[in-house]
Amino acid sequence: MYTKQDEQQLYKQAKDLLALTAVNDPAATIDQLKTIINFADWKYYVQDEPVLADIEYDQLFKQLKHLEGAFPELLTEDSPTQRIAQGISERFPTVAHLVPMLSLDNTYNADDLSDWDRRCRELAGTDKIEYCVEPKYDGASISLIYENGKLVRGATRGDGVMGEEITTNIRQIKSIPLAADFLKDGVGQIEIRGEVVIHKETFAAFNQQRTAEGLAPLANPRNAASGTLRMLDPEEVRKRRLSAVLYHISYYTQQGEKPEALNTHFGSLQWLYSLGFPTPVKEMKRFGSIDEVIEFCHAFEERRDDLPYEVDGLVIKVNSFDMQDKMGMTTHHPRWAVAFKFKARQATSKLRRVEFQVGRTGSVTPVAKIDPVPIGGVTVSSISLFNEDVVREKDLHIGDTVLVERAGDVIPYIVKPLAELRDGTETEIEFPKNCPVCGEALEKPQGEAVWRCINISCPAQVVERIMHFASKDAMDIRSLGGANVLRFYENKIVTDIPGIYHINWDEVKGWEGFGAKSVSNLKQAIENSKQQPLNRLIYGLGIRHVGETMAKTLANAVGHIKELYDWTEEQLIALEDVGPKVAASVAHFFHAHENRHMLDLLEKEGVNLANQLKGHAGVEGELSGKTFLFTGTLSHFKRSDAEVMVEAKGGAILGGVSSKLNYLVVGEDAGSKLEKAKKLGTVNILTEEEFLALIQS
Ligand SMILES: NC(=O)c1ccc[n+]([C@@H]2O[C@H](COP(=O)([O-])OP(=O)(O)OC[C@H]3O[C@@H](n4cnc5c(N)ncnc54)[C@H](O)[C@@H]3O)[C@@H](O)[C@H]2O)c1
Ligand SMILES: [Zn+2]
Repeated sequence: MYTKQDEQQLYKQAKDLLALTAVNDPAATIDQLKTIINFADWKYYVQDEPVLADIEYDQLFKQLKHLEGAFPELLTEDSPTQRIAQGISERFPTVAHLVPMLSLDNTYNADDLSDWDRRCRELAGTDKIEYCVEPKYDGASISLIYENGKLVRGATRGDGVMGEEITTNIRQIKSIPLAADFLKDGVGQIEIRGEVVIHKETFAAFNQQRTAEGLAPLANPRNAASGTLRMLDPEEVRKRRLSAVLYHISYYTQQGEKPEALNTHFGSLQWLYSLGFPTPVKEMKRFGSIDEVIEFCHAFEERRDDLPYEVDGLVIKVNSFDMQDKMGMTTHHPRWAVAFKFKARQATSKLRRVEFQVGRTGSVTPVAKIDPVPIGGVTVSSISLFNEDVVREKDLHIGDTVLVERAGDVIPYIVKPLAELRDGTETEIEFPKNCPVCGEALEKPQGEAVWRCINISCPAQVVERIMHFASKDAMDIRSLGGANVLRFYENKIVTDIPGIYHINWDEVKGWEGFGAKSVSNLKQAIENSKQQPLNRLIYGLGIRHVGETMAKTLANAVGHIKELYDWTEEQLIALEDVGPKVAASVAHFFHAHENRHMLDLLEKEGVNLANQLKGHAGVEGELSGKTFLFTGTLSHFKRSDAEVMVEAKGGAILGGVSSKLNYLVVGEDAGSKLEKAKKLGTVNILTEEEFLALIQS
């Protein structure tokens, strides 16, 4: 579509236009604006890779609208102001929407809203307008068609007239009913509009995983939702756990009497809700005047972070459908609705320097230090740049003015440098060839994006590893936090993990903050940690790719940690959720001589290395001798809690399906484990309810 040179050229033109103060040749400027907006739309909607900040895009769009208004003879039908978007890739078949999907007109403040209200009253020919206000969900829009009560088609917005047919992917979204009883109200065919969103938590977890794999995180939940909807593998779509909110009926056929609810926007969303659809019935509010709407908008903006998903504003709609019809639409947006946009969570600041942090696995992460800037209620001064590829791709320089975004609770992110503001004093970001802490030459394994210090005794890594071992979710040694670990390390009191268990307390005596009381608390916390369950110890060892859940899986698979010395990668892969990457990393860890030596030392110090809930050491109870395994998504309880319940009654958890397994408890979307258990024919398969009945009997 565009060559690399084209892209650079267009990007430069966009910058020039943004800086433009006077228009000498309107026809030429309009042409340029059209070309650039088409390009930005393509990057944004098709590639999911915005090249401009939203504020910049909006500014260019306004500029074009303004020029076309001043020179109506230059307005052409193919202008981006005359249609909605450019959003069709070649990945999916193209389908026509029953009714075009329009965009929304935007307002940014109370004055804009009052103006809009005045126009509404003129168009409607009355002063009595009821408004309905609901969140403006920041995701990707979709259109669904149901026929005779069944979901028959799902599509993206595309260019508004034509969308991409993505029914299979839509079916992976749990909150969208595959069938609904429209026929009871005589509705045969219906087209419903809505937004697919990704919850902030899911988004954060997803990005965490990406960065752990050395990939750059996605910029915001909106890009993530839109990108996910258009993935070719529905299984991957399912895993990303998208949600949907539906907020508009665009078309329906009706036999018999129309339900009363279908006379207003508010009523129609309640009607959809009663049929099983996720509509914003809880958030939606009705008001009789624009002043009340404005007050609500301001109050809502204050609370925007309390919602589990991103909203970038509110949408105000005229409630009566008759009135909506009377008011009509432009080619771009309906006249009976308007968006009230919240303040952007973007800011600009100066990139002062880049620091390189060495993590516990030796990964060297560049961290941008910027002039402190407030964004959405917090002051941002430090931003991870993830890896060298990210820095090079973004073409960041020291001294650059950078555009920073912080979407909701999500970690701050550098969107891009504002290259047009460079004055020539900017300098390249130099990546160190050697570890900034121990001086060892850094290495970058093939296929990886991250440079690593592979010196196993690199002080930075040792300190990070000790901190991780003592941390709350690992061995939970209170008051052995970062500052104390560093102090102990620098004074050679604790130089490795086992060292925690033979601190020379005489040397610590008299240190500031180490009074008798503190020392006795710390001693007790260290002593207590020796009895932590095996999964915490495994997590605390800081094995690459082994998070808390994986540590539980590993702990449950063995009676003693040293059993893992003999496990092959194939055996590990047979465990739930263990993939080749994790298996290789775990096998590698337990084969390494120095790690085995460390475990010997810990054992000598009296640290628990056994799975006490397993085998002969287990508790006696009604479930003694019985084995359990959980699979699929559980909705009634957390897997870890259920496992504890089983173990408390003397039962044991197995790592995989085998002839030794007595009970398989299945949640939603159980996969290969369930298949295997069915094939074996010896396993009792329980639903969550059946399991609860069994355990509570
Ligand atoms: N950075 C870039 O290069 C670039 C490029 C193109 C567009 N953009 C951004 O996208 C904006 C335009 O995008 P848009 O056309 O999707 O418009 P929009 O985001 O301004 O608003 C319209 C959309 O809001 C959504 N929406 C969410 N909740 C809704 C509700 N309750 N009722 C109705 N609609 C609801 C719908 O999907 C609708 O299509 C621009 O203003 C710009 O900020 C940026
Ligand atoms: Zn090092």
